[in-house]
Amino acid sequence: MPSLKYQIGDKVMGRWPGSSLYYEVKVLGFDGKSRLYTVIYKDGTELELKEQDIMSLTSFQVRTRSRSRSNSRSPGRRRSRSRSPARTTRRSSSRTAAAAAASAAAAESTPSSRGDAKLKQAAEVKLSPMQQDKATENNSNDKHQRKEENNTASKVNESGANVEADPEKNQGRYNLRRRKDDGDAKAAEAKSEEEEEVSAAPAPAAAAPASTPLDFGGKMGALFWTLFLPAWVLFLVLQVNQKDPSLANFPPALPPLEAFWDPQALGFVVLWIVFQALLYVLPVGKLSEGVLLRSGKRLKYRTNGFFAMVLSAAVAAAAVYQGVDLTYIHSHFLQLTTASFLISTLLSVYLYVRSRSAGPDERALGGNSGNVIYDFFKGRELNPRIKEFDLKFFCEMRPGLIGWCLINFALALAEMKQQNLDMPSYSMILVNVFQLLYVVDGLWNEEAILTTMDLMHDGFGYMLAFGDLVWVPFTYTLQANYLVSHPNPLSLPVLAAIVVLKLVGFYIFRKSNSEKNAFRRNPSDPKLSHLKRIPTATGKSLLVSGWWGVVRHPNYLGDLIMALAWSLPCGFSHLLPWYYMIYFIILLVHRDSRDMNECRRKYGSAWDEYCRTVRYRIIPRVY
Ligand SMILES: NC(=O)C1=CN([C@@H]2O[C@H](COP(=O)(O)OP(=O)(O)OC[C@H]3O[C@@H](n4cnc5c(N)ncnc54)[C@H](OP(=O)(O)O)[C@@H]3O)[C@@H](O)[C@H]2O)C=CC1
Ligand SMILES: CC(C)=CCC[C@@H](C)[C@H]1CC=C2C3=C(CC[C@@]21C)[C@@]1(C)CC[C@H](O)C(C)(C)[C@@H]1CC3
Repeated sequence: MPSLKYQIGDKVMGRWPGSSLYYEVKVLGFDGKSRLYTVIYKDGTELELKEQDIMSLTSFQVRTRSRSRSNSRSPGRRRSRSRSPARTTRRSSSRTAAAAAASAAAAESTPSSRGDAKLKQAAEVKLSPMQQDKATENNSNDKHQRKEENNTASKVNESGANVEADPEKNQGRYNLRRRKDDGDAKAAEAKSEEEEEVSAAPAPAAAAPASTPLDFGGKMGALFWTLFLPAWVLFLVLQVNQKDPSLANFPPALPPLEAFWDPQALGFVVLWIVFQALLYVLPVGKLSEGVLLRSGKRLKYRTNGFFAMVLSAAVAAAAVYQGVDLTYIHSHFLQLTTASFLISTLLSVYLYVRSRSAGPDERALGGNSGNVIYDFFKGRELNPRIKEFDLKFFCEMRPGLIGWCLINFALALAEMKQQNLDMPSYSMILVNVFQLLYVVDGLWNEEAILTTMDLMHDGFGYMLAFGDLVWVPFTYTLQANYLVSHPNPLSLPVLAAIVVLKLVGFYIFRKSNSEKNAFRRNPSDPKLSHLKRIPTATGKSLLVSGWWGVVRHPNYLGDLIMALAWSLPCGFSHLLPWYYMIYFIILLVHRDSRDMNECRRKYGSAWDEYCRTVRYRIIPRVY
């Protein structure tokens, strides 16, 4: 394992790409494969720098002092430098990091009191990535697109990686190379000369910095959620069959212990997961590439979810045709929930144990705190795999998600049985069809999951294992479960209004997700050329018009409108069927703030600029 010159947390001077100017940065990590340090500037902009572009504070001071002595001996040289047009331009733009760096370097090289003041000023200057001329031409009225001269710019984009859209060729000009976690597939194809030169040395421990600050209320929060979430699921499951379900029934009257446990139910859950696993490994469907990982690798995923869904539906239909009574799922709901909980807990323990031997660059940045409970909850290993079998992807997209539809279908049969109906009620049909559409859409666009937060950033631990295998199938089915014993007849106009609401929500959800996916996969797609972008120092851009110019999370807005349409068919007699809506608001608001922090970390001042322009997070003019 190579020894590192700079350690995580070290304050050092980092050369600002494209210049000979140095700026104080903090070391965040090191990628052993590419041998690049991830550093953070004072405004939060992160870049990856080569070792030779970094200097320790002491050697920098020694160098700049000796330079300043030689500069003071040769004033002519200083004058000629300041006459350089590029330099003048850089200095004239006090809002750019290059300017800050220029001032910092100037201040450092003249250790006078005036110089000290300048240095301080430089450190306070907000960094803002430069933007290129062509984009300004294209969008002359776009206030985000400022002109900046930098002749060295194209040279410093020496990674050779395709810069996003054509009009943005130079937008990542501050990069020595693109950030490794860049989701742009094109960028990966174009391997930089620099990357090809580097040896494939194993990543040293420094590649996975310890997670700070902690999310979800920290260590105590993680313990709380680990215990509370299953208790809450049991509460919901026990409430839904009550004649008059209410929050006031907490704690609920518990059934005898035996009622929670049925080995047969466990057998069915295991069978279902194995069946889904078999469908997943079948060599049917596309092998899709995930985003570029810190290790420099890209994983491949078998995205045959839609096929798995169709086959599962066929098997369920055949089973019903053969006389299998699927209402078993309703009558054994509690036992099935407990069995799934047991499996998710065992899986989480396995995931935690194996994460201890995961390499540093295989760990999620967010679940690597060193605290057992926190890391167990949040997930330590980013992409745990058994050979090619990706556990996180499989659990997120298959048994729980397809299971959700199977359970809904079984609940519709249970409603018919319990209420002596020839066909399910309109409310039940709406809930079933709406949620089926949601799941089928997710599976049809399965590749898109590869650029979501869970797949890109979150480790696989208890939170997701429990979420995927227990939370989704047993609480997302609550509306259908509620309708089994709480009929809510709908008039045709109300039914039509709910359908319209669902379609509006679905349209916003699908269009906005597709726009972002298309942009991340191929930013130079001509279909997206009308969209305005803010370049960032990572080389990626942020959409600032289209759906992503309306609010910062238009996909959440669509999702929330759909959630409303799922609860409305259940009426207003009880709060229970509205639980999903309430939970979802909390989940998405929290997710939005997690994402805001992550994007702020990644994109620094470009993100601030995006937030200044797109002021609302999820609901236009409200939030
Ligand atoms: N039903 C359910 O239980 C749940 C459903 N969901 C749904 O899943 C979907 C995915 O959600 P989630 O993963 O949370 O988040 P997003 O799909 O919204 O992904 C967020 C990422 O998008 C990128 N991004 C943000 N702003 C911009 C912009 N202006 N231009 C370009 N890229 C941008 C950033 O990543 P980068 O820049 O690195 O590409 C950011 O980290 C959503 O539709 C959500 O509603 C989510 C959670 C639960
Ligand atoms: C309280 C708790 C344990 C929360 C865990 C959260 C998970 C249940 C959700 C996190 C992100 C999810 C996504 C979907 C399901 C719920 C979880 C796992 C999703 C697969 C549903 C279908 C969508 O079309 C989707 C693919 C966009 C979506 C992705 C995120």
